[in-house]
This record gives sequence, structure tokens and C-alpha cells, in this order.
Amino acid sequence: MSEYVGAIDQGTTSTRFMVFDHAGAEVGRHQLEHEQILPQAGWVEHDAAEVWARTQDVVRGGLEAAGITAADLAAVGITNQRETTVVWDRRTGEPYGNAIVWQDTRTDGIVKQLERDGHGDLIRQRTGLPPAAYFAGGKLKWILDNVDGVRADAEAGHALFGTMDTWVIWNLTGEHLTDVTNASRTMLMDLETLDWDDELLGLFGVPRQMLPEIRSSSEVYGNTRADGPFGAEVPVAGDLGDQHAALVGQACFDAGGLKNTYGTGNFLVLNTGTEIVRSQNGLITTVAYRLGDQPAAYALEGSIAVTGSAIQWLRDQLGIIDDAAESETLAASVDDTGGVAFVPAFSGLFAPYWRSDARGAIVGLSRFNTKAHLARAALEAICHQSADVVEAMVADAGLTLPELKVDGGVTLNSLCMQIQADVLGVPVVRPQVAETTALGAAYAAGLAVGVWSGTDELVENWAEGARWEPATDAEQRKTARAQWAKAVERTLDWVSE
Ligand SMILES: Nc1ncnc2c1ncn2[C@@H]1O[C@H](COP(=O)(O)OP(=O)(O)O)[C@@H](O)[C@H]1O
Ligand SMILES: O=P(O)(O)OC[C@H](O)CO
Repeated sequence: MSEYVGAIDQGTTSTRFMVFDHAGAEVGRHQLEHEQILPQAGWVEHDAAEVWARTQDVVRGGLEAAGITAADLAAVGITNQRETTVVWDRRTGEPYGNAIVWQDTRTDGIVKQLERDGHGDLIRQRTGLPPAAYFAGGKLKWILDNVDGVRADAEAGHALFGTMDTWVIWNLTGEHLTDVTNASRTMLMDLETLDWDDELLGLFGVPRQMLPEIRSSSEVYGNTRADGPFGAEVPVAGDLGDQHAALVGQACFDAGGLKNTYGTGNFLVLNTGTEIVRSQNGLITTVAYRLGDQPAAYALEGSIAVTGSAIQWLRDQLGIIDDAAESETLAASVDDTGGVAFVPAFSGLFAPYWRSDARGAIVGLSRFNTKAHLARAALEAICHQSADVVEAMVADAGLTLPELKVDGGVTLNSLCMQIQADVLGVPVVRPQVAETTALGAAYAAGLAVGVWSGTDELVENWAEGARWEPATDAEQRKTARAQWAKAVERTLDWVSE
């Protein structure tokens, strides 16, 4: 059997296809961006047809870059930006409109109403999620209520719902399914039964027949169509949300395993084993992964909406840097932020605050300050937001943190990683393969078809690539954290309903 495994990573800003070998090393990749559609303040959309077109392009390009054909692949795994919601017509394959992206806040009113109607505790208890615009259920309700013809077509069995994994797998194989990790982000799945919950479906007014079947994260779901981008039948055998895939790619299989992924947003995921831990400190309870017929592993997650995208904002909206990497050289040109704090609460604040009324703020400005201070404050914001979540995890799970495993685009910024070690007071460690999201999807697929015999083999593949040691004392950390808390306070209660 071939020992190459492919992975499609359908992310917020881009889609990539990567090929890995048995050692978990990259053999080739191709990556393409898609348009961010911003029709009005707070709305973020993707054209699902464009995303599928880019997916096909990157598969073809990635196979070419790896110098292989689909016949050399033992399996393919799918991983995806989570919560982003699309509804399409099964008869034509056409979406009814743009996908509503996880960052979109238009459904704030829907979830607030559910809370006011007294359903908040039921949602929290059954799904592990606080009612928030972030999750897919409200987005699906919005589409059913606002897009012409969708509700009637859903009731007639024509309209299908999916997160982006479901959309990609349906286009690749014709199967309509999702996995437990993606389903756990909808506010429609019972965390304990791992099935759609009729009471929640009733609350959101969602016809059950439009929902995909919920499967494990690692099993053969079907074969790619020979007339699709692979040009042959390849088993699609892994499906998990990108943050869950990164946990697998980082080989965090034991309870207590934690990773922090730095991308558009930051997502810290702590494996809690087969135990469902309920947060008292603003974290989400979610499914970590479910490998075949093994029991599901659960996790506590701290989701942060804006981190790498604050760097994009410095580049695209303010124009103070030409590319993301320049944020490091500019920030390194000053010793500190010159008293400035930047809280990029562009979509409100996610974990651990869950304050949709917050908006971004730059505080502490004086005439002395320059763009370099602002760039440095943006990097500090990434690290302090991560520290907010780590502190919540320590409080919830009694976590002792020997070091922090990191991955994602922002970890290329060495200054940012040094600041992270300084803020937390523990070493920060990046693996040799920094593309842990795609790697985790490949692992899930490869486990299902026997490329890897079990998770022990994956743990052996993990190797340290870079390490940053803290260079601060406890007093400095305490002062910095207190200053950050003051800045966060300034962003609250800005937007009124
Ligand atoms: N050197 C860098 N310094 C700071 N941020 C960076 C750097 N390189 C990339 N980024 C940020 O990383 C993000 C992309 O990371 P990636 O892991 O590809 O994210 P995603 O999967 O969310 O698209 C972008 O938001 C970009 O601004
Ligand atoms: O595509 P990313 O890496 O920004 O990840 C998005 C998250 O899955 C949203 O929950």
C-alpha cells in the first residue's frame, strides 16, 4: 500500500492541499486564497462555489508539487474552518447564497433572544457552548428565515446544510456527512449522545432531514469521484475541524495535552480525555476527536477571534506594514509598546469573556507613539489574549503548564513567540512540522486505512523544531497582565443592541 496521505485544509483565508509521508514529513503542497466578502459591518461571507473551485485547484497543484498521482495516495483527510455555514440544493449542487463565516456577527440578535427566552442554560448544558453568534446553529436559522425558498426546500428534503467539511466531502464523494468535532460547533448536537438533539432543532427551527449524518473523525466515508480533482477513486477517511486536527497533528492524545494555534484567530485546545469538563471560566466544552469506534475524547477550548487577522488589519486597513512578516521587524525596532495597548475586539471578545458588546480599542496613546509601538502592541495582544485563556484553563482543569506547544502562521514571528514565553513564564515550543492542522487530518485518514498502526506511532513522529525560553520575572509578568486587564476593561459595553 502507498504510504502517502493527502490532506485538504479548507481555512478561513485560504485552502491548501498537502501530501505527507509515513514519517509525517511534507512531500508537497499547494495553497490558494479566496475572497473575503464583507457586505456590511459585522458580516463576513465566503462564496462556497469559489471555495470548491480553489479546493480543486489546490488538489491538482499539490499532487503536481509532490510529484505523485492520486494512485500514490492511501487516503485523504479533510479539515476545515469550523462553524462557517452553507446551504445548497442537492438537485443542482448550487448554494442558496454565500456561506456565513464563523466571524460574522449578524446572528447576535438570534442568540440573545434565545437567552432572553430562557434557553441559555439548556444550550450550555447540552452542547457545551455559550449561546453566541460564532456557532453554526444561529447562522443556519438566519438562512432558513431570510433566504427565499430555503425553508420550503429544506422541508421537502432538497436543501442540505453543511459546514465546510461537509460541503467539500459532498462535492468530492457525493456523501452528505460531517464528523463529531464539526457537529459539536453547531449548538445542535448533544455532547453526550453525539447526535443531533431534537429539542435544540426545535428551538432553532431546523428540519432534521437537511442535516448531515454525524460520523467519527477517522473512518472511510467514501471514495473521491474519478471525474473530480483527484482523477481517481481515493478513500476519504479523515474529517475534523481545523483546531481539533491541530491537536491530533501535535500528538496531544493524553488528557492534559494542550496546543495553541495562531492563525486568523487563536485557538487553545486542552484534551480532557473521555471526561466532559464543564468550564466555570468562559471556555467551551467540545469534542476533541473520535478515532473510529473508540470513545470520543473531549476538550476544553479557548477560542480567540482576532489575532493574526489584527496583523492583516495593520497591513490592509492601516497600511503600516507591507506584509505580515514586517510586523516583526517593525515591532523589534522599539523595546516596548511605549505605554500603548491594543485590544483587537473587532468581533466583540470571544473566550474567556464572550462579550459581543465589546469593540476594538487602542489605549495609552501619547504624542511620542509611532507605528512601531502599535505593531508591538498587536503582537502583545496576541500573547495576552492567549494568556487569558491559559489562566481560565488553569482555573478550570487545575492545569499545570510545563510548556506551551504552538503552531500556525503567526508562530513564524519569533518576537511574538518570545513575548508569549515572557507573558506566560513558560517555554514555548514549535514542532518541526508547523502545519499541524493538515498533518492531523492526514493522521486521521491514515489511521483509518492502516498507514499508521495507532497513536503511539504519531507521538513518535513529533519532533521539536524551535523553542523560546521566558526572560521575565513574576513581578514583570504581574504588571503586564494587570495593564492588559485594564485595557480589556476599556473595550466593554461599547455596542448597544
Ligand atoms: N510573520 C508573521 N508575523 C505575524 N503574523 C503572521 C506572520 N505570518 C503570517 N501571519 C498571520 O498568520 C495568519 C495566517 O496563518 P494561517 O495559519 O495560515 O491561518 P489560517 O489557517 O487562519 O488562514 C494571517 O492572519 C497572518 O496575518
Ligand atoms: O481557518 P482558521 O485557521 O482561521 O480557523 C478558524 C476556526 O476553525 C474557527 O472556529
